[in-house]
Amino acid sequence: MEGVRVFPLRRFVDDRGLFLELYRNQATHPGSEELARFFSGVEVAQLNYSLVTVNEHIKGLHYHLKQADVWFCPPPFKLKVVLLDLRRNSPTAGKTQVVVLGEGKDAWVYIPAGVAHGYRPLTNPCGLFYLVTRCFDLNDPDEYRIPWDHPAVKELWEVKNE
Ligand SMILES: Cc1cn([C@H]2C[C@H](O)[C@@H](COP(=O)(O)OP(=O)(O)O[C@H]3O[C@@H](C)C(=O)[C@@H](O)[C@H]3O)O2)c(=O)[nH]c1=O
Repeated sequence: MEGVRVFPLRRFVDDRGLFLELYRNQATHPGSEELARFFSGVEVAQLNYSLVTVNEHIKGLHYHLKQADVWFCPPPFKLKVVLLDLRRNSPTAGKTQVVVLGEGKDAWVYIPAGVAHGYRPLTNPCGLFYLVTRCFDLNDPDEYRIPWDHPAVKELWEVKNE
């Protein structure tokens, strides 16, 4: 989808567990450039954490007109992201995209303004760590919602039994 960027993170695994670099404002050594480049030009206005602790809950769809969201699902949580392009002048207007994040897929997803987003937790509990490029203002919330079962996305939440 136009403007959506999925950035795979490098996982360091050893006998104690794992380590991930999540954010860099500059590159220092070979191999660190890509993470710095991913965040280049992304204004980190606010860092957020959301946890879903119930079964069979879908969060979203939400969209913003001013801010971008950048999402990360910390392992061992896992979730399924569904995106719908609401931007009228986008080359991918009306198109959808599905990304599974979390355990097994350590990645950031950059979601531009105008792209509706939601997720289905695939674990319980299920955490989402994310940043936004504009501070939430209770008096001027840049928050809009469309139903999770909108016809364009209704079928995409399903976990197939194949
Ligand atoms: C988003 C936000 C909410 N709040 C407050 C308002 C409200 O009382 C309470 C819960 O807010 P919400 O119901 O909007 O929370 P939530 O449903 O988790 O909303 C968030 O969901 C994720 C998936 C997104 O896409 C975000 O952009 C945001 O819309 O937290 C803040 O104080 N600061 C914030 O930045």
